[in-house]
Amino acid sequence: MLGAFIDIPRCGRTLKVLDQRGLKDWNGEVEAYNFIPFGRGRRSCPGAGLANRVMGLALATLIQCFEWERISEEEVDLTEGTGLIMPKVKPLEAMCKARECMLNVLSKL
Ligand code: HEM
Repeated sequence: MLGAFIDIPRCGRTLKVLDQRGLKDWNGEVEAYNFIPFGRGRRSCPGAGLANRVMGLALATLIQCFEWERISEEEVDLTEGTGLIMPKVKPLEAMCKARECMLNVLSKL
């Protein structure tokens, strides 16, 4: 495979691969990711397993150990910007406060 990219039409996502014979739909079995965050093939990221576990733990910690609030009454603007990593047009600003019952856990991290 020479390269791969995701074609994202308005609805649905299709993984395309570019090989010596041209561009075609990906028919492989590795469909775990829609956005190939860790690359593919022999030089793909060897830290993917670790990164996936750490990201899950980090997200779970943020949700379980903190109270989150908007900075104003205004709804959070979820408009997507352009770019490879789906940035928000307006970066998120939020307030968080450690949950008292989790201080013991947090102090041990
Ligand atoms: C969210 C976290 C991470 C992302 C999104 C990520 C993504 C990537 C990508 C896209 C590549 C290039 C793959 C390619 O060239 O096709 C790469 C390479 C690599 N990553 Fe990661 N990575 C992450 C975390 C980690 C971690 C935690 C480690 C090590 C503990 C690591 C070690 C490496 C190494 C050594 C390479 C070079 C592999 C090579 O060139 O053979 N990465 N990573």
